[in-house]
Amino acid sequence: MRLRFTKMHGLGNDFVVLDGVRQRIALDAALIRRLADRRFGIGCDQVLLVEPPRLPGTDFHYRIFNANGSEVEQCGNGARCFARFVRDQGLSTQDEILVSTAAGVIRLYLEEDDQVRVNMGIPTFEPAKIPFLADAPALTHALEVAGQTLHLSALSLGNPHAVILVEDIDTAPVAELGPLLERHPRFPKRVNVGFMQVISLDAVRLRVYERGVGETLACGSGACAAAVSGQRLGLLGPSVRVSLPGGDLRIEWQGEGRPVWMSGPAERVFVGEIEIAEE
Ligand SMILES: N[C@@H](CCC[C@H](N)C(=O)O)C(=O)O
Repeated sequence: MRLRFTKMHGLGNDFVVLDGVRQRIALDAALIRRLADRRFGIGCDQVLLVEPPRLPGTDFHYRIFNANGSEVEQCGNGARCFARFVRDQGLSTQDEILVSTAAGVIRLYLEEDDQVRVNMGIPTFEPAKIPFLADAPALTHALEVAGQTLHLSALSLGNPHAVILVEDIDTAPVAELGPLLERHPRFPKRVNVGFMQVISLDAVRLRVYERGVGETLACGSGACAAAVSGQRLGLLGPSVRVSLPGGDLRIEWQGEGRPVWMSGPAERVFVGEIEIAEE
């Protein structure tokens, strides 16, 4: 099978984007792992598949796969790359694109300054919807990990997130605690883990250990989760600059019951074609 692909990134969170509108693609977990492999494949954090619309009124359907082959509900940086991809490929001429995902319908806006603005939906702290094993929603939950008690916010942006406050993200134990929290039994579908350092009411620094990938240079839904949990803790205002290792995102949230907005860049790196050999 020959597959045309585009390599893209949002702040260094990188993607293999596949046009499933104009080519027939039979994706399975093993093929995704091969495409994502940085030595034996193309290399990426996530594979994004653009498909024809499934719901009336939407323009496309969008599927997201982590590098380990698992399909997931949401990807903020991927959503911005998706918008740029469908415009660059001539699949759409619109500035506003409505896309169905496994997490629901999201709205993407291509802005004049090359930024893409995404309505990321309404966040929830309801344990069953994350999913997170707890009796009731709470601002923070205590969790036993590696012999220590950690206090974290647990929430869903369509996908599950835990956010931990740290004094300095440069020395935060991302590599040690990230994998332990990702697979903690209280997160039955695993979790993305954000380590957030609050700088001021409108600025944070963030590193994210992503479910199914490991630490990435940026995580859009993780940036939304961090800004929302910081605001709920009374540490942040409604508009926050989230500085990730790969660059900055602007996250806006007007509070309970309102959607989160994310703005940031989306870049094309190269296009190519890969011949998939039988294994
Ligand atoms: N990089 C993404 C998130 C991708 C999915 C995540 N790893 C998960 O398993 O939920 C983003 O920019 O949001």
